[in-house]
Amino acid sequence: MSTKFDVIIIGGGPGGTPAAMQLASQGKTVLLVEESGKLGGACLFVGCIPSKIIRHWADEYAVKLKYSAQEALSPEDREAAWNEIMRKMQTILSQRSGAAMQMLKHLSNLRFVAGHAKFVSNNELVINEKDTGRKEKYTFNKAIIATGSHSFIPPFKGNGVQDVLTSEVLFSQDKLPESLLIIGGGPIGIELAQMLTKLGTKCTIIELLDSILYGVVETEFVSIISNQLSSLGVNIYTSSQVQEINKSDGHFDVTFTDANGSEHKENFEDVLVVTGKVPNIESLNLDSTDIKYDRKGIIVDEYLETSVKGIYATGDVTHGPKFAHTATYEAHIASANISAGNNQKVDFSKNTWVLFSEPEIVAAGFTEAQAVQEGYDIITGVYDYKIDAAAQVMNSPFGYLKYVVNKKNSEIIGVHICMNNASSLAGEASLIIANRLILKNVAETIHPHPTLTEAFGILAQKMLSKS
Ligand SMILES: Cc1cc2nc3c(=O)[nH]c(=O)nc-3n(C[C@H](O)[C@H](O)[C@H](O)COP(=O)(O)OP(=O)(O)OC[C@H]3O[C@@H](n4cnc5c(N)ncnc54)[C@H](O)[C@@H]3O)c2cc1C
Ligand SMILES: NC(=O)c1ccc[n+]([C@@H]2O[C@H](COP(=O)([O-])OP(=O)(O)OC[C@H]3O[C@@H](n4cnc5c(N)ncnc54)[C@H](O)[C@@H]3O)[C@@H](O)[C@H]2O)c1
Repeated sequence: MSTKFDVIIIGGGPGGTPAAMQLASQGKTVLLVEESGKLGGACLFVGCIPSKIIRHWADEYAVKLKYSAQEALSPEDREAAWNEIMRKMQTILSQRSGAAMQMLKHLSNLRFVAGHAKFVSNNELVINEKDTGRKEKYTFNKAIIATGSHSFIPPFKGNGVQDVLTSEVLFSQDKLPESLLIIGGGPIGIELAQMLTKLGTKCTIIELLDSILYGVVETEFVSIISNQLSSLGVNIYTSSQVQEINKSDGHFDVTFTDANGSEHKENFEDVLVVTGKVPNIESLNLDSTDIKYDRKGIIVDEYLETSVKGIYATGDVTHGPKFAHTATYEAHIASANISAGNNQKVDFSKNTWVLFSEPEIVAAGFTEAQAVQEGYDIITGVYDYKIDAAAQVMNSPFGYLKYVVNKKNSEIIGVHICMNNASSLAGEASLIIANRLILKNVAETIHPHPTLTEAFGILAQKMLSKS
């Protein structure tokens, strides 16, 4: 069997698999190597999908078991709910991963190897095969590194640090703890705090900065999420710092200082550390190549090419945004550049994402703060869903749509939504940003009545008439 390929792709997640399929269907000989032996990456097994499955069922159980902040689930109900969710999750994960593997099999010039890849030079790597332990050297003309990232655990003091949970292991726990300290108030911490609280775990969040979700969503939406968390009974400590994590009698004793500098000692059944991610580069042996990297990841140019011509990097392993959909967007750009020469550039200012909180938040393009920081002269406008026909019909008249607009040419450079089911509106937000629409374009678009999308046109009209 040949060990020479047009393209070798390392990593079978959203940043690797779509590239392998695209390049193979264009006739390139492709080797896709994935150390777990399964397709899907962190997104499928320990990220997007498991968290959203739990979220969905946590909402169902909250309704079914009439859970409220005052009335906790019994330990038996909690265990039964968790076991059932885990079973449903395993079915979905294996179906999705299996379906992706089936799709690969239809591409005759694509070979999949389950194993760990490690560079030995700028055009060779060695794969340590998962099942046989066999080591084989492969050569390539081009390569894509899509090895993702893993949880970063800050250097806390104490004998309990080695036993803390991370997102890599949370979704394979046998049971949910009664109490959980979540260190880190970023997207992972906030999404998990809401869903696990609904399943009866008493959650506390400690965030180093003076706000949860700092800098990632509109500041006025943060207080909506904070209030919602508090109403569920989640304690949030911002501007707070964990000093020590110790373990005794099966519990974690955690010492931390709050925003006033007061010291707290509290105990929790478990501690989850979600303080950010670091790139998976240590075991790639990049020093055998001329690929430049730093602690934030592999350095790539706007074509996603590394410092070695012909080697590209996509997804969480780079400095770019860490989302499954951006990893896939990058996979397509890197593939196109490999096929046709560097002619496609990444543009992360077009990114859209959804925070699956309650209420949900959609963030497309620049936040108001980012736009100012980028030097834009902006105007902003807000639509209040209180007066919205569809929202009233659905008995959910709460939420906001906000535009950040470049004053110079009325281009909408940011679309932000905070409301239940905001994710269903993310598509229009993405199209506005990706196509660089101006207020007039959106104002002149006929939005059907009564739908939540009408707000897009109404807000554009309102801002146009003001200006
Ligand atoms: C709890 C949680 C929730 C999230 N929710 C969302 C969400 O709702 N929406 C969203 O867009 N994003 C979400 N994310 C982020 C998303 O999971 C990542 O951005 C995405 O998985 C990155 O894709 P990737 O292909 O770059 O890396 P990964 O998905 O991590 O895939 C990398 C793959 O490379 C393999 N690998 C690593 N090193 C080697 C090697 N040397 N040899 C062979 N194989 C190797 C790994 O086994 C892995 O399968 C979430 C993340 C977490 C942790
Ligand atoms: N819905 C989604 O699309 C979604 C959901 C979850 C995660 N993600 C992606 O996964 C990535 C990782 O998420 P994350 O939440 O782990 O990382 P993050 O870097 O976005 O947030 C980490 C948080 O931890 C805080 N922190 C850092 N050190 C700390 C310390 N010592 N004590 C207390 N707090 C500390 C940071 O200030 C920050 O608020 C995100 O960048 C996001 O792109 C996306």
